[in-house]
Amino acid sequence: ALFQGPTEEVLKGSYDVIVVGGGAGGGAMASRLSEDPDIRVLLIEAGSSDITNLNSTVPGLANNLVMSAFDWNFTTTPQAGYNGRSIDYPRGFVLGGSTAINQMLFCRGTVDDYDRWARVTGDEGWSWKSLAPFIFAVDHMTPPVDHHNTTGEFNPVLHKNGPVSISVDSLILDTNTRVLETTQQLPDLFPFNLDYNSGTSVGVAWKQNAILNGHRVTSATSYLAQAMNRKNLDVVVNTRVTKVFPVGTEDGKPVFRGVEFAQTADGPRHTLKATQEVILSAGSLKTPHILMLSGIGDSAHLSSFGIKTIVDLPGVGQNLHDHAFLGNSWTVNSTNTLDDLQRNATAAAEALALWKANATGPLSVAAGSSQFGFVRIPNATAFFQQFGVEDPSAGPSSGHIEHIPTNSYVSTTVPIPAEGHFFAIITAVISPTARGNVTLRSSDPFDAPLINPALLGNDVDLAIMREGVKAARAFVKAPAWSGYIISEFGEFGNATTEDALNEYIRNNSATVDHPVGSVAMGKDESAPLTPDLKVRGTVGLRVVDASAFPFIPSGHTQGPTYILAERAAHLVRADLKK
Ligand SMILES: Cc1cc2nc3c(=O)[nH]c(=O)nc-3n(C[C@H](O)[C@H](O)[C@H](O)COP(=O)(O)OP(=O)(O)OC[C@H]3O[C@@H](n4cnc5c(N)ncnc54)[C@H](O)[C@@H]3O)c2cc1C
Repeated sequence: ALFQGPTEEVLKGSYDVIVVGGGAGGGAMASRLSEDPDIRVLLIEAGSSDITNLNSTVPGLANNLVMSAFDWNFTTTPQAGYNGRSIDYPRGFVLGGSTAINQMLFCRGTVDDYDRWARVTGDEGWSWKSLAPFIFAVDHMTPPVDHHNTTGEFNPVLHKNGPVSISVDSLILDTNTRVLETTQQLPDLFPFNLDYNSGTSVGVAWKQNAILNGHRVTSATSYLAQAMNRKNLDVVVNTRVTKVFPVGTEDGKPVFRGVEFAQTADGPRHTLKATQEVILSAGSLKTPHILMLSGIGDSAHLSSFGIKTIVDLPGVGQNLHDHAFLGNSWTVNSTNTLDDLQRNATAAAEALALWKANATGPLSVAAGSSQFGFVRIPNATAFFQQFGVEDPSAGPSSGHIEHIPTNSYVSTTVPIPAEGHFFAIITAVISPTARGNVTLRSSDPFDAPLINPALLGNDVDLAIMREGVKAARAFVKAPAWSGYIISEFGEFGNATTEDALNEYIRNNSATVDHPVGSVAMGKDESAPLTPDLKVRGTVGLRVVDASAFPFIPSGHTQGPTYILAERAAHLVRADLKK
């Protein structure tokens, strides 16, 4: 059942597993674990259960969710790679977590991404081949809302019967044809890829989005919706876990089956004990935060905040990394762009009316792009040797750079001009090498942690972004764009020397919102998690969310989080049977 707060019924309940956080990882875990009627599951979510609000339901209104009541409203520390700018760092604060505020793009990651996880964990179970049943358990393909013939837009064999409905876009963007022509005109750098979810993502492909009939799909509307009526699942919202605590010891290790939670900073603190496991799925920023507040982390750091160390685990909060994002805009010789949706109230109202009538039109798709692609830097080995590092991509099936061609102006730093029409290519560093961290700001669980994702935190990552911008410039040099593209807009147009390009990048980059890795699994004792996602040095405590990734996948991160949770549920269920 769903509870709006920690009622008597919840507090008197008996639960085998308590899952903390109802986002991608937690929603999938609670759903898969409760498939077994013998496992009683409690899911505790800090945000609300308002999963049908308009901004979260209409794909094209996603931007309204950032810095809203559905966002934790975090900001980063000043980013050296961004000339000292701090940036907004959105995270979903609602059932569904960040899947309820994200841009819905559905990527699985590649063969090389998962094979690298298998190598660093020493667990073959994380390889692409071994994960296949879990990879295929997540999504199923549905028709786009315009019901056009989708032959040639994805490979149907690769999509089975998972709970997350996905679809390719309705055909509303006239730039789609030019993007496809570019793949024929410049096939070496930008080959067409029928289905980037095949395990090889390099090339330009039609996007697959977590969208069903023009409505956003989240972990709450997919995984949790199918589980909500089960008698063995309780979900409590508006309730924040403040720490986990030991209830005893086993083999000399603390047994972390206790969970403390509260609704407000000065409201009552309640506790519950799971009979079997506590699973932290609070995401890459809050999971390490909860661990540190609970005395699990670097002892010197914890003691400087007066927190008693229970498990000295210096890796907690380290290894935070993310994909840097940059919108590069050109003026175009067309008025048929989505720019007016952003700046003209009448155009926005018409689009919303169309969506309300039958969930079609420009708001039925996410962010003005139906295709995207991954690019490898040519001669990568030699390129990275210049910086004294190995090729940081996971392997040949993964890119270094992501491109998202967009039929409108894109910038996170300069507002859209009142006049003019635009085309943009978002460039992203998909194989970052810099690593940051999440640390305590105070010992108050209602205070945000300090968040340093180290975006463009070294010369290698800056160089990858430079190559991304150069490749974007090469993209629009294809004959397909002649007569359409007019000129590079704003500071982009002045970035003609390497120095100017660096400054343009540092002044205007942001995040693709993919923080991962802050409580990573690994075979080395220094990794905070074991390969089966248990917090080292503890009993009864696991992490199942994007913080467990040892390396960021070379694509967007909700799919990999669902995949991780699918295998995690399998591991937990196997352990509970023992
Ligand atoms: C703006 C934005 C755009 C994005 N775009 C895409 C995209 O297009 N495609 C894609 O694949 N990925 C995208 N992502 C990333 C993707 O959504 C995340 O990688 C994914 O949701 C991570 O899952 P998670 O379970 O680790 O964390 P989350 O989904 O963030 O879930 C964590 C949950 O834990 C809850 N929680 C936190 N602390 C506590 C506490 N103390 N007590 C109780 N509950 C707590 C949170 O409220 C939240 O519900 C985007 C993310 C954002 C924010």
